[in-house]
Amino acid sequence: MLILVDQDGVLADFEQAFYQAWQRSPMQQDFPAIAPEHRRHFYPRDDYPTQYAQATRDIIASKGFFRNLRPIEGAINGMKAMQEAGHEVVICTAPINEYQHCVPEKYEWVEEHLGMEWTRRMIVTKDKTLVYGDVLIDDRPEIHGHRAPQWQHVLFDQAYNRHISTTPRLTWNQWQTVLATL
Ligand SMILES: Cc1cn([C@H]2C[C@H](OP(=O)(O)O)[C@@H](CO)O2)c(=O)[nH]c1=O
Ligand SMILES: [Mg+2]
Repeated sequence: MLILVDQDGVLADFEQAFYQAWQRSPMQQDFPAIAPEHRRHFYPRDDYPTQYAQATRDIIASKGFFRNLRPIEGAINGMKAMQEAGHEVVICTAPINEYQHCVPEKYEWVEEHLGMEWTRRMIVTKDKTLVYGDVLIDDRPEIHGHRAPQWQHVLFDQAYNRHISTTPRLTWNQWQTVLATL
């Protein structure tokens, strides 16, 4: 299979980094950071009070945010294992609108954690529906774009998407079982 794998929320731990950045920020005094297991919406700005919408964007767009994300447990081994099992594995990731730090840092992250050869297997796009693949493993519950996608969406398990039951759900310790059911 040609497997597209999302970066943030699947390979890189966006949630933990956002939580820690908020705790270090002045906002923490007025509104304490929401622990990752208590998040309920994909975008933090939808879980935090509306007056903090810009503050959430500023954290995510800040220099070093994407560069310093920790790998999600099992992700690096999972990527290599999927490849060793004979699948074509491609990273398919969206940049934020404030792309200046995000885009190069996503490449640097992949180079550091997976190795330089994986940077040649990265597709950075705002529209994942235009990318060909059999499967897209992605933590975002709804993925829209200009076309009906070729791939089947497999939802990567996160606290904020746990109320969704319509798509197959994957964690890194049972990717083989999930892909075998497709
Ligand atoms: C703003 C925001 C972006 N992102 C990630 C998703 C996209 O990366 P990816 O496609 O690798 O999951 C990228 C642009 O939206 O930033 C979040 O995961 N949560 C957010 O709240
Ligand atoms: Mg994601």
